Amino acid sequence: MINDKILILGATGQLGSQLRELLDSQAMDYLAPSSKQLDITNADLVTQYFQKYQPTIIFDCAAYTNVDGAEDEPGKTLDHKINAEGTKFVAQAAEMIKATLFYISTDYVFDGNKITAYLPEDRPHPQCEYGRTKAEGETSVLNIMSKYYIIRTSWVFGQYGHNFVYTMLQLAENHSQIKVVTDQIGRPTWAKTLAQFMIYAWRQKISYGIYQLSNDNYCSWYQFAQEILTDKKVKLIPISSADYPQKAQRPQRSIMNLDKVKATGFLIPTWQSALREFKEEITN
Ligand SMILES: NC(=O)C1=CN([C@@H]2O[C@H](COP(=O)(O)OP(=O)(O)OC[C@H]3O[C@@H](n4cnc5c(N)ncnc54)[C@H](O)[C@@H]3O)[C@@H](O)[C@H]2O)C=CC1
Repeated sequence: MINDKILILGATGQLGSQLRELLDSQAMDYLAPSSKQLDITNADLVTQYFQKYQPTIIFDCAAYTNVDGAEDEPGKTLDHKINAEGTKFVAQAAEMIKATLFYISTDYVFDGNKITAYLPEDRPHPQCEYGRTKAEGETSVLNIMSKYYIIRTSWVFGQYGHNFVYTMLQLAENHSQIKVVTDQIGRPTWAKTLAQFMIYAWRQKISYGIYQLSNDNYCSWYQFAQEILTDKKVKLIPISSADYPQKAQRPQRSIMNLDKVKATGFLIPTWQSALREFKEEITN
């Protein structure tokens, strides 16, 4: 492990930045090329880079994450190139050098119709283009890689980049009321909890396979907003998804079962305590 050579893809994104922060705090070295330096949609470039630098651990946080933008030209757009083809190129090049790959996936690979929580082995049945391209990425990793972790996550918030928590806090600055959807249920995830689990999985050498990691407990977007704005004067108005049309269909109920991660010994904080800690971090 001490001899591992770490490569982070998508290192400037919300999760990639959090991962860098954690590795920096542990004085760990890593490679972190920008998307300009290493565009994962260029198969030759990916192969050459991997051959040259020979990373042994690849944290792949690179993705096209504009869920509604992905709907514009299904199957042809940038999201397909990055999430489906790009992931395949990364997996092929990683397998050639016998590296271990961490691929981050999403609850949007599920349709959201299951009453009980989704298990890691449940069959993906995505309803939107973003979910379809991420599911294709999963399939490539499963088919190509021998040493891999697919980690599905959901509703990510963190210090770096755009997310629901920042949007709510910003809206509360100059609005007296905010409408928020009540009929979509899921699990928020602090990017720091996810980055900590990725490092834990690598260090503890847990078994390869598919994992699901979000913060514990679940809520609607409305309940999430209530907790985010608990100390603000703004009035929250509950609305249904039908009152807030979006291009991409989101799962109504995308609760993922976390037992497999818990069985590794990793302690998962509730989303409420993660949110509290996150708010303390950004206000200090
Ligand atoms: N943000 C969320 O709520 C959720 C995110 N995820 C997944 O978690 C992972 C991390 O997401 P975030 O950090 O939030 O995304 P982000 O959008 O903040 O970052 C994406 C990163 O990918 C890089 N990238 C984009 N195109 C690239 C290309 N062609 N070549 C190389 N790099 C490229 C970007 O430069 C950026 O650094 C992604 O796989 C995403 O699908 C899963 C569920 C929810």
